[in-house]
Amino acid sequence: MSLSVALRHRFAGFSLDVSIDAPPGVTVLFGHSGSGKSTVLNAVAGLLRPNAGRVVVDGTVLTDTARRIHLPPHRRRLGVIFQDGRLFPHLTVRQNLRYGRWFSPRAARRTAEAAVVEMLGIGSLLDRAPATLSGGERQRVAIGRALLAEPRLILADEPLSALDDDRKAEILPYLERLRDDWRVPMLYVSHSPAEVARIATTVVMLDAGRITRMGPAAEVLADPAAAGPGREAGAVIEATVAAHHPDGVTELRAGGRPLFLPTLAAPPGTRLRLRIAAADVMLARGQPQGLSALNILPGIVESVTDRGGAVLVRLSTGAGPILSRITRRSALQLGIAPGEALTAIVKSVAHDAADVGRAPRDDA
Ligand SMILES: Nc1ncnc2c1ncn2[C@@H]1O[C@H](COP(=O)(O)OP(=O)(O)OP(=O)(O)O)[C@@H](O)[C@H]1O
Repeated sequence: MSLSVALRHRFAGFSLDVSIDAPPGVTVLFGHSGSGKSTVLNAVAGLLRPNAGRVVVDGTVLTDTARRIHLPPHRRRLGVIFQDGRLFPHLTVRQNLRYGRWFSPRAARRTAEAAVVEMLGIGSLLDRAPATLSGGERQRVAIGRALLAEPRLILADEPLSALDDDRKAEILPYLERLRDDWRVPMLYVSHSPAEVARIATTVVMLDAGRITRMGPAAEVLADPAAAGPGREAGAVIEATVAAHHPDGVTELRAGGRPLFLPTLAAPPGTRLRLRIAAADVMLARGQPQGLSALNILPGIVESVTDRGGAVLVRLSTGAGPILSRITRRSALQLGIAPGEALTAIVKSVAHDAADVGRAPRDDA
């Protein structure tokens, strides 16, 4: 396990008791406001000394209350990306990038600044002051600064929440590259299901200081019991780009089934992770005819779960599990029950660019 966090801590009116063992990749802490996400992050950062606990990153013990070990924050070799970038205003972009290095041991300095600058496309910004940068540019510099600190682990505290949707879509690929190409482990706080679907290797759901569900992203996101009552539930499936058609459609394959999307920039063979929002999936008996929707997946109903006035149906399909959110009335009219064969009609695979991402590497 690359990240192991066991913590017990009590504030007046709040107690935290969590134990997380996560494989390499991005571990997302997901939960409502006040569920304890920042408290976990602060304890891992060394900013909070827990009542009891142990934090181990890649075999290095950062905190172990039983052995009275508590490394100070600057000796933990963590990279930090905050919501608002938090660049030093009086330093240029270049100086901000180099700042992280001051805390990394000389022997660990393998990451070439030029490669980071190139990856993030910030070469033309190096002499600028942070105040002159856009929000997206600031976050790219913050990612570079974190990466150049040669961190054992990057802590990302809602790094996209201050950005609009277009900027989010711009930054997400860089976070994927940290995960897949640079292979830096990350502990990532979010309360956006779409972001979790895109970036998480492991999802840890927190509620009132306790873990309610933890596991590989695809499993947790397709679990109706873990989905909130809102309209944001959605499963993720993995697909491979098969072909680009001249009529502006990209064909994907997911578990042998074709899926069609508006043209994507990714070359054939690219493995993608797609989020399919439950609210975008209709259900039908038999093979529907004369539909404008291009994406039709036959499946078997696995479960039917009541969720805040609507029903979440989990369907097992060749492409993986899919969630469909329908009204209770439609569920009754269709007489949906586990074991039945139904067809999922995916109205739209990707509403916005943020719903299509790179698939994490298998060995991540
Ligand atoms: N230093 C503190 N002293 C007392 N209570 C605290 C302290 N820090 C956090 N808490 C309480 O602990 C609980 C968990 O807070 P935490 O900030 O970890 O939640 P969160 O999930 O990060 O929320 P958000 O999404 O709003 O940032 C809250 O009830 C908060 O008021």
